[in-house]
Amino acid sequence: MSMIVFDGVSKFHGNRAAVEDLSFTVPEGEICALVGPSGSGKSTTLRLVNRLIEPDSGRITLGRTDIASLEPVALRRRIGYVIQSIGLFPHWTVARNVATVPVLLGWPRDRIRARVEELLDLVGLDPAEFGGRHPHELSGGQQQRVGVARALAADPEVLLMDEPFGALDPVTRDEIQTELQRIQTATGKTIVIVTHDVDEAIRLADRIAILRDGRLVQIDRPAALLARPADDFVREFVGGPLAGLRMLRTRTVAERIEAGGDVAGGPVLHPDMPLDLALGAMVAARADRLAVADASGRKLGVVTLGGLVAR
Ligand SMILES: Nc1ncnc2c1ncn2[C@@H]1O[C@H](COP(=O)(O)OP(=O)(O)OP(=O)(O)O)[C@@H](O)[C@H]1O
Repeated sequence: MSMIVFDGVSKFHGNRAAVEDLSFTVPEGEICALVGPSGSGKSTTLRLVNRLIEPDSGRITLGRTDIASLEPVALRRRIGYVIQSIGLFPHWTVARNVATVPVLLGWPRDRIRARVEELLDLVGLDPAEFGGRHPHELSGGQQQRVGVARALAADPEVLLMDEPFGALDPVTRDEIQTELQRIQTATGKTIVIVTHDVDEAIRLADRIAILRDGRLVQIDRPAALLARPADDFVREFVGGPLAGLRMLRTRTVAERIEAGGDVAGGPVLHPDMPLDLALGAMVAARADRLAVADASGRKLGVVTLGGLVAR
């Protein structure tokens, strides 16, 4: 059981609240994104979960256990933590870095070796090629992948990620987001991720929590947040002029397929494609409809410009 529940949690610095009266739930196996302006309390919220910060009031439970009743070290063994600055040990190989926690836990060598290979594969790095390198022999994106592999090494129930992809270029960021989605599908971890990037939150999260001045303003599924923002702040923050495109991002081509005949030219869309990309493809092809086919090339129908705005 790895559901996380915040119940009336506050943390003060002097008489200023870093977070105040936070109550929300991250269901087991879901990704929750914490977003909000700088200083709104996102990192504090995350670090309360692994007790790098202790609350002044309120309670956080993991599964059914009040985390205040656990030894911090025992708690952190159940939680992987990934931060932007990565924090790989520079003099250790990639394999040794990934093995950090299993070594601390005294796993047998064979089990550690097998686990390191499995994890490097999982994050898309060939163990034979990368296992023996040192961190400075990797690109930023590769280092970030090693950071994720290390956090997952002892199979923690929960993964906490603080701006993990903030320093990456858009292409690498896109790749590693795809990788994280794959890992989440494969492992079913409960993940809390802090991000400045609303598009990243919409792409990755089952639920987005919007923080402002240490308070939770709204928590909801991305599509619901865009369609029914609680107030003008949320409306501006998650959508603004991009709300329409971001709504399309939360839906896929599969949801808008219509029966249709032959389409002259243009790319063929895949049913898993987000609708904002489908719209982009239509604009680029100067077409008001494009064909949809599955991976084996079987025609499924069409998506039309009118169909995108219909519902
Ligand atoms: N050790 C500290 N002493 C005093 N104030 C602090 C301390 N740590 C955090 N704060 C304050 O608490 C508030 C929340 O900080 P936090 O780091 O959680 O925000 P954040 O949303 O993660 O910000 P950013 O996006 O800029 O990283 C801020 O106003 C910050 O200045």
